[in-house]
Amino acid sequence: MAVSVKICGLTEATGLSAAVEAGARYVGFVFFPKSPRNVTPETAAGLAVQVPLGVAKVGLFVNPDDAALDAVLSRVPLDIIQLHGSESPDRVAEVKSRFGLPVMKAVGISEPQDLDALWDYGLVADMLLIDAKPSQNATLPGGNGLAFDWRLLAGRQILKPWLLAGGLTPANVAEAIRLTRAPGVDVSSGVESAPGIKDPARVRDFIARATAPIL
Ligand SMILES: O=C(O)c1ccccc1N[C@@H]1O[C@H](COP(=O)(O)O)[C@@H](O)[C@H]1O
Repeated sequence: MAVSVKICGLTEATGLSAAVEAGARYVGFVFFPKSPRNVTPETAAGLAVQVPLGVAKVGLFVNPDDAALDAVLSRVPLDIIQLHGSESPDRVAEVKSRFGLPVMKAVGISEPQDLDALWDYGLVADMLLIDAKPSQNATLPGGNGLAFDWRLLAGRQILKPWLLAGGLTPANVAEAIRLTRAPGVDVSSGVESAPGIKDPARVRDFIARATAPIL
């Protein structure tokens, strides 16, 4: 099956249309004020109306409370909630039940024991996003252009549909897919010309390489 691609951290129409036209299956909007990719609900709502049916609109949140989720979901017709903080499995289940949307939980990996969390979150989340664990002094829990050792995932059974993330670029995405057999990939900084601004040519190149047949 073709690899699904998520282009995350879209802030403006040019990047969004490049992602959609090149075949992205998911587009991501970041609701996290510390991120250079943060968008207001109003901006996201304006972009969301440009997303065709068949492309899922993902809202990325970091440890949101219910009020923060309400504030966005009352304005933006999201299809999936991405939780990218230290939300517990119980909180993932609570968000899913309270808001009635599928939840994609990000799990950070840097060493073999981090893989245990994939089981715990796999029991409650609809999808998993397997990302690099940020360094201790990182200001963002993701979107840092940091990769992990993809060989940790080789041959691993994952309970739920999942995307590989962390430090992916047009140059390395095919190798990452080859090593991990990821059914989908997610990228943010690796297709930007500046933080928060997607480079349409890099977006197209990334999607073409991610979806090319594996040799
Ligand atoms: O992109 C961000 O600014 C961001 C902020 C806070 C949490 C997660 C964030 N991005 C997610 O991280 C992955 C990996 O990013 P990158 O490709 O290494 O730059 C990205 O796909 C987003 O889902």
